[in-house]
Amino acid sequence: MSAPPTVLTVAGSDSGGGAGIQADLKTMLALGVHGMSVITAVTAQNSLGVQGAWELPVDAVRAQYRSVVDDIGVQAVKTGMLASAELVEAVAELLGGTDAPAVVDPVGISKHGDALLAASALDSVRTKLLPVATVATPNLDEVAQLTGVRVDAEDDFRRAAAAVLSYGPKWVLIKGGHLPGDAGRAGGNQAVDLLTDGSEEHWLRAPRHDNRHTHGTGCTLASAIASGLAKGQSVPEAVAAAKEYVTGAIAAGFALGGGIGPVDHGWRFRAGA
Ligand SMILES: Nc1ncnc2c1ncn2[C@@H]1O[C@H](COP(=O)(O)OP(=O)(O)OP(=O)(O)O)[C@@H](O)[C@H]1O
Ligand SMILES: Cc1ncc(CO)c(N)n1
Repeated sequence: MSAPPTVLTVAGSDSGGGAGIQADLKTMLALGVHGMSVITAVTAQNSLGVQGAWELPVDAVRAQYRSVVDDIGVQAVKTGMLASAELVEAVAELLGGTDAPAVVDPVGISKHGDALLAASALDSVRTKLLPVATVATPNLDEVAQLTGVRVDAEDDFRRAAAAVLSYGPKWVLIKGGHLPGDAGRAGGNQAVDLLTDGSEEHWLRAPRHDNRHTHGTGCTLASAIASGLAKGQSVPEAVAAAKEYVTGAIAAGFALGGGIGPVDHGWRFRAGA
């Protein structure tokens, strides 16, 4: 049997299993690729928030990366929580030396408002990490943190995209999940994202699901994009397929714990069962 495409996530662990490394590996399994991980930080986290976070030493991150890339090889890489300026810079350097597309999710804060990246690391994200990204996938809070552009409505998406692209990623996907449901154009209650490389523009629209169990949406989307790229899809194809997958996972999100439950990474298995 031939091996499936390989995808590497460089991200933090979420003990609750809804976001971070755990969301990434579940997404990769669901999308038919072989998932591998470089753990950057360990969080004590559940449906209520982040109770603690511990970064790994930069040498431990470099060693995991080398172990995977030098022997097994990667067809795509995805980055998530990188915690500190030191880790951001080390990972950017590793990505720069790897011949595979990189999906950079510039994780700043969790859904509950807990910081997953030191404020002192923002400049390294702008000047070191974004320039080596094939696709950067900021949410609206991350756009504001990184560029100062505030997005209140769909009309602001183009300006936000141009500001992120000025740091050098080939493509940017502006995620509108945090936009209030009625702030979009005519067309009703949609979850709208904009993918652009500065010349092509793709608007992605899906029904907005009135489900509070959305822990892990961003990690899931970025990992799904990396999985598509590893399978040889173009960036617009991978993003369209990833949007479809995350929309189904959000629709099927379920309650666990006393707060925000996870999206359902296995929704397609259950739908087919
Ligand atoms: N309620 C919803 N219904 C449908 N789609 C949604 C909903 N909320 C977010 N999305 C979509 O999910 C994807 C992830 O976007 P979002 O803005 O939630 O990411 P994020 O904030 O980075 O996630 P996280 O909180 O995991 O970091 C986007 O495609 C967005 O449009
Ligand atoms: C470890 C981790 N990475 C990313 C997110 C995204 O919000 C999270 N909540 N936890």
